[in-house]
Amino acid sequence: MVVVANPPVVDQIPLLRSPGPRDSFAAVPVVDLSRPGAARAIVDACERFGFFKVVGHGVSADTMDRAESEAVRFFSQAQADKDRAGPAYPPFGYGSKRIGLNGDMGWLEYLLLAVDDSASLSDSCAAPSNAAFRAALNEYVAAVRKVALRVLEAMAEGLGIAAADTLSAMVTEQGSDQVFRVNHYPPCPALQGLLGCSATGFGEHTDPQLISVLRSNGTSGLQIALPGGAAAARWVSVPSDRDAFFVNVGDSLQVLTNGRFRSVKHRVVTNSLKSRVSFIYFGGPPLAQRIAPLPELLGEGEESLYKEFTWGEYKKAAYKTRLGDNRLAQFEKK
Ligand SMILES: C=C1C[C@]23C[C@@]1(O)CC[C@H]2[C@@]12CC[C@H](O)[C@@](C)(C(=O)O1)[C@H]2[C@@H]3C(=O)O
Ligand SMILES: O=C(O)CCC(=O)C(=O)O
Ligand SMILES: [Fe+2]
Repeated sequence: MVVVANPPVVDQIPLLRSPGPRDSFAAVPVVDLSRPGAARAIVDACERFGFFKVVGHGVSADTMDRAESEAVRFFSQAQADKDRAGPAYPPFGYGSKRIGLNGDMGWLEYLLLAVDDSASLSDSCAAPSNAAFRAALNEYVAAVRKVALRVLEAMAEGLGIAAADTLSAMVTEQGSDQVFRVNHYPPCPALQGLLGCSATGFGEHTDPQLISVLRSNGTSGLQIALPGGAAAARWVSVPSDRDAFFVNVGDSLQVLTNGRFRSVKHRVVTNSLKSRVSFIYFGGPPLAQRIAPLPELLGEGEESLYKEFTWGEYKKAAYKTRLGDNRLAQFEKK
């Protein structure tokens, strides 16, 4: 990572080298969920990158557009009005620039929201209070969650697991820990005149859950780290596509597959020109769920690479870490 010296206005937000055309990840795996062969293609992408794009998902453009325009309306309110929907911690609501509780900063504002067992925004969180926004988000969350479940079922099929719902059941069971996030990355005016510099929108990290399903408004900025083996990881920019979803493998799925799927390191880079709005659904299991390699996936004599833990234990540990920390390291068997 190239970090340039801090300028005055964005002084707590790390600057990064602006991505150029040669950094574009043109070969992002694309999976058409409506076609035979999706299961195999998903497994292949998860093994190689922990990341892929989903088309043929069946979610209507209306559902996505309504949620997006309501989100744009929410974030265009006066700061005092948005602050009334916060703070983001504890436990959920609106936040700005501060990510997590351990000092991470990014050039963004966001809503962090809990999703309940019936796939609606949890009543325990009053934000957002606007009825039209809440209804649009509820419609979107129900739709994106179905996509996540279909993807998890296809993963199980592609992995040759007998029970098709082995993975999807973990996020549909009572008490599953589902989170929804709306991120807004405004243009960063302080970057004007700083040639070749971008600001960190959301610093590099892996997602702790099983699966994350992302959709953005078509403004680029998402980057993933390509596995580099012994060499340093190479950051590549994911060409945006407002009609598609992007799926990240999370740390928990890496463990359930004993490292066969890799949880993808990713980040968001912002510029001085265009706002990015993104929606991310994070599918996590109930707190008591044991996270350990699925027996069907262990070869003869193969042992788990990880110590035993529950999702609750992992989440508690994860929330004590900085964004860029290797959260799984403390659970790896030496
Ligand atoms: C710095 C942090 C933010 C985060 C909690 C953490 O301590 C480490 C994991 C971070 C992350 C990344 C994926 C999701 O955006 C998120 C909601 C999650 O579950 O883990 C965030 C957490 C957050 O923003 O609170
Ligand atoms: O906003 C984005 O596009 C991605 C953000 C992200 O990775 C996250 O919220 O975990
Ligand atoms: Fe993420």
